[in-house]
Amino acid sequence: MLFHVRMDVALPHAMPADQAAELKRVEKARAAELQQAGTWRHLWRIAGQYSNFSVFDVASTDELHDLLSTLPLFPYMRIEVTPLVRHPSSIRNADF
Ligand SMILES: O=C(O)CC1=CCC(=O)O1
Repeated sequence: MLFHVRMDVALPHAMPADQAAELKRVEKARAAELQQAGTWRHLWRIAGQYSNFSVFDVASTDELHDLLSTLPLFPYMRIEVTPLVRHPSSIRNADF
């Protein structure tokens, strides 16, 4: 199942810089793992915002929820999830 996910990150202004840097480091490492596994299919920065558009390929909404809610930055993100199905007019294969 494919899901479009928007993540808006808002770190507290009072968070010490070294704590923020460590959170971003572990988030990046987890994102790399999930991309290498093919689960996090797309990861795009939304221009001009501390936000991303992502596409996840998971077996269920429960799996997506578990994955998103264990991301290191989860406590500091607003997340919007949209389930996707193939468009009948799409000329791309499902691996795109
Ligand atoms: O920077 C973001 O948009 C949040 C994030 C997702 C994966 C990552 O490394 O950072």
